[in-house]
Amino acid sequence: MTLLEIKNLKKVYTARFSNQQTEALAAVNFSVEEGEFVSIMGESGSGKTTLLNIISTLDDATGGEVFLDGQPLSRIKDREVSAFRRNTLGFVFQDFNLLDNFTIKDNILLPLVLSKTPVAEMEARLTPVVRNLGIEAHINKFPYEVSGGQKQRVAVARALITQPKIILADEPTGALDSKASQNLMETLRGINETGQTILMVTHSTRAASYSKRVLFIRDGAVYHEIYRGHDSADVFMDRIAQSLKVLSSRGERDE
Ligand SMILES: Nc1ncnc2c1ncn2[C@@H]1O[C@H](COP(=O)(O)OP(=O)(O)OP(=O)(O)O)[C@@H](O)[C@H]1O
Repeated sequence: MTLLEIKNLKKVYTARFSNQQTEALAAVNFSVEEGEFVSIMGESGSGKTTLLNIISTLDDATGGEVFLDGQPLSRIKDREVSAFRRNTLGFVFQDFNLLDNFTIKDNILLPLVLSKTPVAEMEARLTPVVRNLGIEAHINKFPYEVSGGQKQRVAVARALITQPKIILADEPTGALDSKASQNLMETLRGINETGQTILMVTHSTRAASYSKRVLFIRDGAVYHEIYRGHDSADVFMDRIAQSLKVLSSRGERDE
């Protein structure tokens, strides 16, 4: 079943003072099926963050539409948008976005507190999530008392706790060393294997190789896509690197 559908999405930024226009998204079209793990790659300035911001309802499109579960996001009323974002989407950012003055437990539970979830329900949801992510022993610590890799697991726990329809991850391994990145990507793959849909923007070929499909964006449009299929991680990584080479050489596709 199609979970996310992006139709002819267009975004033009107009500079505040000069009125100069930048076309960040020309016409983006793709869809994500329930249970997929999709990566988006592309050169700097190709429109990846813009795309993620519009899917996240943090920014408005200039044209086109994003449908989540068949519902057009542009029709969500302003007063309902925060609750929609909190209850339906899970976010993982490069720089973790944890609150330093909150314990790890309180960081993870924050979306549920904002949704006024009963305490017993919060506790019931917390236990399996922190156990699966291997951060059970740290929940009473503060973010500055744990490693970068553990912080990102906390961020993943916070994203999962609302049981979102989709997890949107923007460069989740960007601030991690290679060992922590690998651990995180194995975790995300495990989460995806339980049925969780994930859409991730990344510059890392290795990180992208954990997903099942990679979309390549160029000049504000989807230029190419490849599926992992039955490839090993190494073979898929080679194919991703090859596609990126073609993308940056501005040459013709070889598949
Ligand atoms: N608020 C803004 N106002 C004007 N132009 C913008 C704004 N945000 C982004 N742009 C422009 O839109 C284009 C796409 O930017 P975007 O940040 O989406 O790219 P990206 O693929 O995420 O890049 P990176 O990989 O460097 O993060 C770029 O030309 C950028 O300069």
